Amino acid sequence: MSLRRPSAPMAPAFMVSAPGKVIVFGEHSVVYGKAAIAAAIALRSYLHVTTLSKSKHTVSLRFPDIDLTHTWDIDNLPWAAFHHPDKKKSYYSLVTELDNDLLAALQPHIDEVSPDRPEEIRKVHRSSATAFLYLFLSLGSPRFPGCLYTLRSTIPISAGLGSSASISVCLAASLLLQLRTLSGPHPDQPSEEARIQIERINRWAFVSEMCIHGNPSGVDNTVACQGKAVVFQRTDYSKPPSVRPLWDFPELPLLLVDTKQAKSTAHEVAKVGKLNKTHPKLVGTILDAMHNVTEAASELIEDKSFDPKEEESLRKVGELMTINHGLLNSLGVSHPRLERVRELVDHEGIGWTKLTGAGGGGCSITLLKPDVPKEKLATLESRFEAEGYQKFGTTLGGDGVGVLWPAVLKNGLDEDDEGGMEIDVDLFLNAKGTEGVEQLVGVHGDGGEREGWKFWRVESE
Ligand SMILES: Nc1ncnc2c1ncn2[C@@H]1O[C@H](COP(=O)(O)OP(=O)(O)OP(=O)(O)O)[C@@H](O)[C@H]1O
Ligand SMILES: C[C@@](O)(CCO)CC(=O)[O-]
Repeated sequence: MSLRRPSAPMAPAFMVSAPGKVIVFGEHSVVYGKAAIAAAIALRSYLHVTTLSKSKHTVSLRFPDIDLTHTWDIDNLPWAAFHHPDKKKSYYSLVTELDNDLLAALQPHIDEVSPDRPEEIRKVHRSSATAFLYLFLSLGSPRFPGCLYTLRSTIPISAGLGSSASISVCLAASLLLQLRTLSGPHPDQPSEEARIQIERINRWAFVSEMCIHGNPSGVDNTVACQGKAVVFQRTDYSKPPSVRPLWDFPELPLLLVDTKQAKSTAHEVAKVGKLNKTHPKLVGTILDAMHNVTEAASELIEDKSFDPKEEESLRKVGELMTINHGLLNSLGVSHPRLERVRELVDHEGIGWTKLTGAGGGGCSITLLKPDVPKEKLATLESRFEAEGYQKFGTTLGGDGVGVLWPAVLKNGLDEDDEGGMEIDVDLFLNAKGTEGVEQLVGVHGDGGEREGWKFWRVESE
């Protein structure tokens, strides 16, 4: 091991971003090795990283969405436990289980986070802090420079839209970039090289997901890493999953509705686990049926004759969504607020609805029939509003993890003449709401991509 301290000048502030996702088919069954179809959405997390001067050897998290601020002294962290020869991991290791000894070594440093807050808030803080520290100690070293990690997300938390996976990808990507273990992203990067970088980030994002929700399948972090839409399956947890991109994922007319009933993915996944233990044969049959639904859907969507503007094509996919929702409901992961969305949509007769993500609240997706009368949609939307639902307009199949290095953007302002506007922590923290974040640093400007943000592109077949 080299004892030389890095003599490079202080790294500039930079940003990373990753999208949320919707699961179109196969949530929960995907945890049991069945196939799922998931797509990236336009809502995203943004992580800003500032390197501190050499005199400050601390690492700080500022996660205002969950009201978390905490600073650790880097020298006091349990490096010996993480760097023990039996435990030490490399940036390219495939870690498929959390190590209980390492979690125990982290515990005192997690316990010091937000000691005076109510237990339900501490739980959320502990999840995010554990995810960060587990990655920081696995990948970093006591010589790591002092840093400030500031995170803001436009994805509603615990709504089934992959907020945890999105922040996991941001954390993994930022640490791997700081360690200079990733090449690119750059525009002429060969597709295979880009794929390796994404795979590297995804492995560590999965570790962070394990810290946040216990027994993840890895579908959420995979979509957050590579964007677009994929058919995902993980039959053997000791190996990387099979991920098949759906290059021509159709522009499905989807309505995304948040029940505003927060849920915990860990809780819903554990609930299904318990049901499976009690009724293994029955639950096994339901999980197999879910797999068949996903397979049937991917065949339909990939068929050349599929036309997302035509009622017959949509009806077939819609029926599969209805079946998938029924199966999820039979596993006990729906919620009266989700059933109410279905009831309202069915009453107007304008589409097919299923829950998306872990259920137990969270979001639903409705595939709309073509040419739905405007009045019907308006009636539905006003009902949603009256009953406290939130409707999202979003596009599916956007970009995966992106990098803005350094944190400088062209915003159509005077600064553009001098190379662009430097995004510092205060600007980022002061952006108003999710719209302000999008306006200030969003990967998309008014139309298309914004200059500055770069993506690893694993392009078409
Ligand atoms: N913006 C954020 N800032 C800090 N932590 C976050 C943020 N978004 C998510 N998290 C972390 O992720 C947890 C939510 O993860 P959870 O898996 O329950 O929901 P989700 O990822 O939104 O839904 P799903 O997994 O069903 O798609 C939070 O408790 C918190 O620890
Ligand atoms: C419920 C689940 O299938 C999807 C959560 O978005 C859990 C997972 O795949 O990790």
